[in-house]
Amino acid sequence: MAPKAIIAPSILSADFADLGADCRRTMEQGADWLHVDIMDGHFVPNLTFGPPVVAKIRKHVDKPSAKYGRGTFDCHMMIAEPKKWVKEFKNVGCDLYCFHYEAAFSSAAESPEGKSDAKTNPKELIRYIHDQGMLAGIALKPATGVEVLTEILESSDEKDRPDMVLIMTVEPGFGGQKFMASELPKVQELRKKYPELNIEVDGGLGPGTIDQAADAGANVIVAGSAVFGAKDPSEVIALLRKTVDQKAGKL
Ligand SMILES: O=C(CO)[C@H](O)[C@H](O)COP(=O)(O)O
Ligand SMILES: [Fe+2]
Repeated sequence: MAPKAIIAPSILSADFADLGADCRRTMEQGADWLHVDIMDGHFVPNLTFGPPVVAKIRKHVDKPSAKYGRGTFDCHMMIAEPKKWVKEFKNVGCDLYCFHYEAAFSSAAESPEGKSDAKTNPKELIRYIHDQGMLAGIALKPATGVEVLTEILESSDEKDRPDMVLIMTVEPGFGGQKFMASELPKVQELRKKYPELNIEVDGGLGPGTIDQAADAGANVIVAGSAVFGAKDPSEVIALLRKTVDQKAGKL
């Protein structure tokens, strides 16, 4: 059976001039995690913010007291050199470091320990993230099929296995885009093969699209514009949670 619903508002749609207050408020409104979108202007054609901002907002949200607990900072790293930033993000309070498979395979990142292989191995990167004491997530853009993850997800050593897979339901880079239902078969396939896996969906999620995502088996729901733009964000968060838990037979 799928793990319980985790609702992670994306602070991409928060008021960046009042970020601390917006993060506090969304937690009070019932969020489980904060989804923190990091964009570098290379991997995606947009820029957000880096470690100093994460350090500041961390002070507004209590650290989770358990694995996957409330207050988890779910950092979605839309960056070309994911290995390079692991330690920095750990130091500012990131709990879950979710990198893109496509970046891990194309980057010639230089790690603090020295130059990595020209092509960083996603499995090694997962182990490295775990060694720093964070949960590891791996994200797929719409063009990437889930079959690339089979070896990683079935690795015999749990240090090499991700704690979460993120299936993008928009092209990464911007909030407020239209949900791509074409990505849901990936979620279905993963849920069928890995009943316990945390499967996150990100992009265009809200009251109008949650049924499809929950039916497919997603349990970690990112929603930016649908939560921060709502008249009553608590109501939207509660609806997203109820839909996921109901479809998974948990209510
Ligand atoms: O990663 C992202 C964009 O690349 C965001 O997390 C995502 O788009 C959330 O925004 P919305 O819910 O408004 O689509
Ligand atoms: Fe995101």
